[in-house]
Amino acid sequence: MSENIEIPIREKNIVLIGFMGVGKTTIGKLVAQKLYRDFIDVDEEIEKIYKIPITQIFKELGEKEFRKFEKEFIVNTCSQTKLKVISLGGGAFLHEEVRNVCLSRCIVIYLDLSWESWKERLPLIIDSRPVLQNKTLEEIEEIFFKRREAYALHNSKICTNDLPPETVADSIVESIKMAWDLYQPHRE
Ligand SMILES: Nc1ncnc2c1ncn2[C@@H]1O[C@H](COP(=O)(O)OP(=O)(O)OP(=O)(O)O)[C@@H](O)[C@H]1O
Ligand SMILES: O=C(O)C1=C[C@@H](O)[C@@H](O)[C@H](O)C1
Ligand SMILES: [Mg+2]
Repeated sequence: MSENIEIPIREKNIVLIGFMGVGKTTIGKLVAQKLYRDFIDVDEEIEKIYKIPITQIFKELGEKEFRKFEKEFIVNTCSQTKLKVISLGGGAFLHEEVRNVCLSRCIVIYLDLSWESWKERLPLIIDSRPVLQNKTLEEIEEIFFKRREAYALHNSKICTNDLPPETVADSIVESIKMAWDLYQPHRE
C-alpha cells in the first residue's frame, strides 16, 4: 500500500512511465523545459554513476545488480526531491517499492503506444536495450503486454500513437496544469 503523503500538487515530481522506447526520455526533457523544471533521466543518471552504458552494466554486473541499484536510486530520488520531471527506465515500475513511492509522492504519467506502432520503433532501440537482445518478436510482444499490468497504476495516461514528441509534451503539460488548478487553485 502506498502512504498518503501531503505534498502540494504543484510541487510534486512528475514521473513518466511506460514500455521501453515509448518516448519517456525524449518527452520528459520537453516537459521539463516547458515547466521550467530540472529533468532527471534515471537511466542516464545510473550510467553517469557507473560510468558505463546500461548494456555494459547488464553484461558485466548482471541485470539483478542493475535492478537493485535502479530501485534504490528511484526510491531515494523520489523521497528526497520535489519539483522535478523524472523519466524512469522501462522496467523500473515493475518494482513494488518504485510504484509505491511514485504513486504516493509524484504525479505518474503513463505513456502508452499500441503494439503495432511500437514495432516500428524497434529498429531505433534494439541495440541499446539489453532486455530486447536475443528475443523473438513474439517474446517481446509477451513482455510488452505483461508489463501493462504494472503500468496500469498511474495518475494519467497519454496515448502517443502517431503523435510527435512536442505534441505529447504539450498534452502532458495541459493535463498537469488542469490537475494543479483543480486541486490547488491559485487564490487572488
Ligand atoms: N513520439 C515519438 N514519435 C516518434 N519517435 C519517437 C517519439 N518518442 C520517442 N521517439 C523515438 O523513439 C526512440 C526511443 O525514445 P526514448 O529513448 O525517449 O524512449 P524511452 O521511453 O525513454 O525508452 P527506455 O524505456 O528504454 O528508456 C528514440 O529514437 C526517439 O527519438
Ligand atoms: O524496460 C527495461 O527493462 C529497460 C529499459 C531501459 O530504460 C533501461 O532501464 C534498461 O535497458 C531496462
Ligand atoms: Mg529512457
